[in-house]
Amino acid sequence: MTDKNTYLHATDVHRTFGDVTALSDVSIDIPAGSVVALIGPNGSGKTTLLRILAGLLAPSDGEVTYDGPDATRPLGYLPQAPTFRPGFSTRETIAFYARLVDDDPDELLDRVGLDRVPDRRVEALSGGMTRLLGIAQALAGDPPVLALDEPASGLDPGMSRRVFDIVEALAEDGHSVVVTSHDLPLVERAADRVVVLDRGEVVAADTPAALRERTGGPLHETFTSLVEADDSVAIRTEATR
Ligand SMILES: Nc1ncnc2c1ncn2[C@@H]1O[C@H](COP(=O)(O)OP(=O)(O)OP(=O)(O)O)[C@@H](O)[C@H]1O
Repeated sequence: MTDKNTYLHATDVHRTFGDVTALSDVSIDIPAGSVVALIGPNGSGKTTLLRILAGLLAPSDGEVTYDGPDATRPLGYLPQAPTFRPGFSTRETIAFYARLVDDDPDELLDRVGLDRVPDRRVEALSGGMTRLLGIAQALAGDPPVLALDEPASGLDPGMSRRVFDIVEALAEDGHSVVVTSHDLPLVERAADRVVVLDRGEVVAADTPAALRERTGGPLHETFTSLVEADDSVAIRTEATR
C-alpha cells in the first residue's frame, strides 16, 4: 500500500557491481513536503541509492516508483561532482537548462547566489560555485522531487547554510527532497527523516530527534554508534571501480 502523499518509493532495492554489493534490500519512501537525508560512511551506498532513486542507475533487483504529480520534469538531480560544458558563461549555461523547461534563468541564478557572476565562464568558477550552478540546474522547471548528492560539500559555512535553507524551503513548498550529506549538524537541522546506511543496508531510519534519543547526544554520536568501525569494504571496492 502506498501513501498518496509520497512521491517516490524504493522497494527492496538491491544493487551489485560485479562481486560488490553496494545496496541490499533497501526500502525507503520520500514523502512530499519533507527532507529525507541519507547519511553513512564513505562507500556505504548513498550515491548509488540516490542515482537509483533518480532513475540514472537501474537496480539489480527491486524497484523505484514515482507517484508524484504530472510534471514536465518530475525529478531534478544534482550529481556529486557537477560538470558543465566549458566555453559558456554561468548565465548562458543555466539559460540552456531553463529554456528546456520554460524557467527563468535569472531567478535560478539568484536563488543560489550566483546572480553576481552571470558572465563568468563555467571553467573559471570555483568548486563551490560550480556546485551552486549544479543546484540551480537541478531546480530548473521546479521538479516535485529533488535528489541532491552532497549539495553543501566544498561550500563555506555561510553557503552551506544557504543551500540547506533552500532545501528546507523546497520541502516547505511541498517538494520531496532527498539529500546525501556528511554535514551532520546541517542534516540534523534540516531533515525530517534521516536514513542511516552502512555497507549498503539501512541500519536506521527515523526523525533526527528520535535518532538523537538513542544516545542522548547529537546526530554524529548516533551515527558513530550505528556504523561499524571498519573501512576495509571501501578499500576493497575501490579497487574494482
Ligand atoms: N561503478 C561502480 N563500480 C564498482 N563499484 C562501485 C561503483 N559505484 C559504486 N561502487 C561501490 O559501491 C559502494 C557504494 O558506493 P557509493 O558511491 O554509493 O557510496 P557513498 O556512500 O556515496 O560514498 P561517499 O560518501 O564516499 O560518496 C562502494 O563500495 C563503491 O566502491
